[in-house]
Amino acid sequence: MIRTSRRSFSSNRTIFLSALVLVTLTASILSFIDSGERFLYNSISWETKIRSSAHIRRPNGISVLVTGAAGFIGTHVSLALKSRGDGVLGLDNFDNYYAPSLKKTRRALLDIHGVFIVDGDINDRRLLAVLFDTIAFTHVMHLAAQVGVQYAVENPYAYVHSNIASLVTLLERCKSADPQPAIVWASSGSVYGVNINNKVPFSESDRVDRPVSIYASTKRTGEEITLTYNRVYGLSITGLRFFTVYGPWGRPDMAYFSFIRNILLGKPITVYRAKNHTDLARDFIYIDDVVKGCVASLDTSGRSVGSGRLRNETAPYRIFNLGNASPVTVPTLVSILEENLRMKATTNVVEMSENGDDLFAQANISLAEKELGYKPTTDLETGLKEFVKWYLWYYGKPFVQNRNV
Ligand SMILES: O=C(O)[C@H]1O[C@H](OP(=O)(O)OP(=O)(O)OC[C@H]2O[C@@H](n3ccc(=O)[nH]c3=O)[C@H](O)[C@@H]2O)[C@H](O)[C@@H](O)[C@@H]1O
Repeated sequence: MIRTSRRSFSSNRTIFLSALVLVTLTASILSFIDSGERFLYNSISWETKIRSSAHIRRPNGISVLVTGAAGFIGTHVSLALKSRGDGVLGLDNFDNYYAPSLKKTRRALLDIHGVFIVDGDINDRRLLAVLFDTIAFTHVMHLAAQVGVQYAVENPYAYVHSNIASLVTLLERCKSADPQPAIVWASSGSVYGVNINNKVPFSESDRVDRPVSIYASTKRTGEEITLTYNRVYGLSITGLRFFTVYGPWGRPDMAYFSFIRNILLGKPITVYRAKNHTDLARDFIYIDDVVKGCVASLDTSGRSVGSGRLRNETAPYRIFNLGNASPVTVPTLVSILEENLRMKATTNVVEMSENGDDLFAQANISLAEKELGYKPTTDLETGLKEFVKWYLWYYGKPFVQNRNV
């Protein structure tokens, strides 16, 4: 009897343990399927990686969470911070708006320099909680966004998800973090929209209530949302209105990038023109100049001060234009590319439809000069030369026709 009951106890125990193992395994597999790399969260090796990446290696250094770190500007800013000894942790969802392979190569580049990118979405609140519980970030450089003015016509929902919902999720986490980080984030020069102020260049104090694209309106909304978090929760906020940023490791969806690809392939390019036959112009700004503006924004951000009734400080709320203050027309951009490639473009000039694109942009950068010491030094000829060199190195001219960019 005794033997039997022992045997039945031990077999019950075996069944219980097997069930437990099965449940645990199923949960792990489900969480793996649900969130890709995220099954590793909280593993010792994952935690070691994020701690090492965010580790500050210079006196008075800062520890920065860079969202969109596998993006164009995110990659360059992360490298700049890391090389001066700051702690940097990247976060990116590697979406497929443009070739994820380019983002993965940028990730490999950052990896070599000791910057780890967590593969995850900012809307994943559990993930943000783990990151902020593990690292006491002093700053957040929020560059993750759904970009592209034209794509907003096709898929406006992506802009609401990435530029509004994600922003709120991130600010909520920053609000309750201890310490509260200071936030520097990517707004856009496109918020100026229709030139209702009837003046150029565009200044931060100009009216910005006539956006002409969903992209621009989500960025403008971001400025309102961050202002609310600044006033109510004491977060230090700096919004950067980037103009048309270009350079090595750039974005394949942008005009200069798609133009070079088509010129090399012998395919025609489309050059938009306004209805009154004037050329469109942009305030093209080279990536190295923009990076200096980003880093200076972090260095001068001041502190977040919290929302307690007793607080006697107010947190800074700043907005800066980061452009070049010297607009160039799209046909001039094309001729600089032609000179660099020693090839002629086949150009289709198309009258622009009412598709929500701005006709002209020029940044007034005097505020950034004064407050950030921002001083762009690269003109479009010099910057495009660097870009063309990089492009030919990365894609290789002879093989370009076979590469999916
Ligand atoms: O200001 C900004 O915030 C935005 O700057 C750029 O937008 P955009 O200046 O329109 O840059 P491109 O898409 O590279 O276009 C540059 C110019 O070339 C023109 N273009 C574009 C594409 C094309 O095939 N042909 C053409 O003439 C556009 O109308 C525009 O005048 C980026 O693409 C946006 O993501 C960014 O945030």
